[in-house]
Amino acid sequence: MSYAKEKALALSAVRRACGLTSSVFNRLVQDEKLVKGDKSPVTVGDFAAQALISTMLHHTFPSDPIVGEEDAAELRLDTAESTSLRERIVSLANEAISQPLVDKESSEWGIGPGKEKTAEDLLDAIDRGNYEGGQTGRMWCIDPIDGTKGFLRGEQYAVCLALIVDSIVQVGVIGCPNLPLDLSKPDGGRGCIFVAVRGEGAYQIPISSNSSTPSRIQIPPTTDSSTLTFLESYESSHASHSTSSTISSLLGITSSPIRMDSQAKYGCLARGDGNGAGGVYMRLPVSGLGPTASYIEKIWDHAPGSLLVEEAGGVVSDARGFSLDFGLGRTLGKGENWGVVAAGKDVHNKVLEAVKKALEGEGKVVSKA
Ligand SMILES: Nc1ncnc2c1ncn2[C@@H]1O[C@H](COP(=O)(O)O)[C@@H](O)[C@H]1OP(=O)(O)O
Ligand SMILES: [Mg+2]
Ligand SMILES: [Mg+2]
Ligand SMILES: [Mg+2]
Repeated sequence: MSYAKEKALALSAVRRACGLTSSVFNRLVQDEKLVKGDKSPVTVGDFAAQALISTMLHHTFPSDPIVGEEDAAELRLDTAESTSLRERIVSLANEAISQPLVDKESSEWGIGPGKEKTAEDLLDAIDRGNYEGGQTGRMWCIDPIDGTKGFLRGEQYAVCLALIVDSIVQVGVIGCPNLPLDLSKPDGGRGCIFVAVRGEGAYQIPISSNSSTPSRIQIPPTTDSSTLTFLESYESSHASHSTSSTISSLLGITSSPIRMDSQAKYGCLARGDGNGAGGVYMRLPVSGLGPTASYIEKIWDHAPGSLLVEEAGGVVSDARGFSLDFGLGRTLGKGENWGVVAAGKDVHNKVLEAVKKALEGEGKVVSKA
């Protein structure tokens, strides 16, 4: 089935949300307007971006449930702090909603001049992200700012949106406002949107140009795992850098890993970044594995990225080789998911063998049932 309308709407929502988060950064972080004890700008950006995306989704597909990272409980409190936070969020979301329509956008999506919403409408939009998820039916998945730490550092973060149907990701869009269009030219143009629809390939579009033709992206076909470059979290508290380093050595890799925040890493893998030979996405828990893992992965952190990589010729699995299951609820499961390993289809098995060896070396037994 075609998801043309879903794709167009998702692209517009993510592009508008990227404009919103960039403006939050410029006004609140770069200008150093933060005062001690102020609510972090990322909170303002998270809530406002989820309000915007959820408003557009609900207007266009009113019966689709939404799994969103944020909820508005904190914004509904009757305190001076909540009131001020709420007012900033309402103003930011309405600014983004009421921007004039550009090419390919439709007034039927509830956006454009004069379409501002009330505070109550916007809080309800945020709370519509409370769906519990599950195996059947359609659902949207929003991570309004993925990689909050990168956002605050002025480095990589991503606005992420996916449509899941019967546990399978069908549409994925990732907006990366700070990502160079070409990673080997860090001083060149910045700001990429990645988009994939199942069966239709993976594409990159410059964020700055709504009308430019999307470029098809693909993982370079290689079977030589020693030429790959690791793509892993910037934060050593989010994913084990030491296990990654062991795996990298086992594969004979000599290049340094690329460390960056957010699902921008999936975009880099999909477009073949890393010394021309492509990359490997590695995300293994800092401690424990499976049922004893230190962190349970959320579906909004992997849904669009996994589809993007698959559509670019890659395979995404956990450390055992199992596919990620997006039908277990809001998370990938406690015990069901053993980290994430993604690579081109010609090297993924070889990478998994090294993962298994490294984890066994750490006393963690990994076998595919
Ligand atoms: N302790 C943790 N372990 C793993 N991931 C985490 C942890 N805490 C937050 N995250 C999430 O990890 C993701 C960032 O990915 P990466 O580590 O690859 O940059 C984000 O979704 C972030 O949430 P958030 O969306 O709130 O930023
Ligand atoms: Mg996230
Ligand atoms: Mg987030
Ligand atoms: Mg968060």
